[in-house]
Amino acid sequence: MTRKVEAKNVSVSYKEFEALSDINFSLENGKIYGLIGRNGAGKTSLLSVVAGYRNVTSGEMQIDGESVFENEKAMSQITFVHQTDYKDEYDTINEFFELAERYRHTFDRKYAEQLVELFQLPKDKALRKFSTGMQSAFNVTIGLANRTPITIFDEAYQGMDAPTREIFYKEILEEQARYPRLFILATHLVSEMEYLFDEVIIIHKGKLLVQEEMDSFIQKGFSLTGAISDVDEVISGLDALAGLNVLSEQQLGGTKSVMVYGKLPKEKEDDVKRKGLEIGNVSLHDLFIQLTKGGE
Ligand SMILES: Nc1ncnc2c1ncn2[C@@H]1O[C@H](COP(=O)(O)OP(=O)(O)OP(=O)(O)O)[C@@H](O)[C@H]1O
Repeated sequence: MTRKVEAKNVSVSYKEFEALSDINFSLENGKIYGLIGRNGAGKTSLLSVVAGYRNVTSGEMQIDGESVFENEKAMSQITFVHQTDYKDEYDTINEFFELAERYRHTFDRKYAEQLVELFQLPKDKALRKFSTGMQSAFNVTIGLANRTPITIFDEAYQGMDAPTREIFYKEILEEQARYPRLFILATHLVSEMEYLFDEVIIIHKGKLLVQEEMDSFIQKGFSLTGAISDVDEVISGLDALAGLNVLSEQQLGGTKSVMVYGKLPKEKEDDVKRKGLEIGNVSLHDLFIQLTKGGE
């Protein structure tokens, strides 16, 4: 199943306020995309447009070349899992599954029942009586068992405890192996979920900051640790070299550690070795924090 989600100069405004500004990306089937951004960055606005829940203010959001909004065919390809208010929901899981079977031809009831067992959800309780974590596990169950070609989880882990989140993550990976599709996972649990991502998308203040393969993105940064004067000597002038950017500095006693965005230039490698400085990796979590600190 080939599916392509394309954003072409997408902007979204709420009255005067521009929540998304000129977003462009292309997402492919068979990949898991991690969507990260600070509070209010525009993640939910973006996902609502991808899922056809909301129209763009300008630009185009397309699935396989067709506009998504008010397009039944395109929307039938998508499951958008987000926090749901079940406070007036008297139906039980089984009643919900019957509806899902009727309206989603891809819904796999057998798999849904397996997930109910894995998440240890009660089958005979009305959904309004579920705890927050149980409601999230139920949403995830529907999201996974719908098996639509495009599956979006917008902070779907709300209230889930750590073992339940582990089951959720494991199932995403297993489903991707069994029925490859396009997953988008919006999350604030960056460290916990980064191993799931094939590509990372970072939005900041309504703008697309990064869309890149996880592996290459992580290699975009490095850390240097050693004696203060040695580290200072190496990093002096780094800014001027190939656009390298020192993201953060930490000092403890006589030791200094810096996090740098960019690749260490060849001409500095010998210097680093000679001084015995330690070169380390930076995590997505670190890069995300540093790249979205304040400013533009
Ligand atoms: N219905 C709305 N009316 C007005 N402004 C809105 C509306 N929905 C969202 N916004 C604004 O748009 C911006 C982006 O919100 P959005 O919910 O997309 O961010 P988010 O990245 O999902 O945030 P969070 O991580 O906190 O959930 C915010 O400034 C928010 O206040």
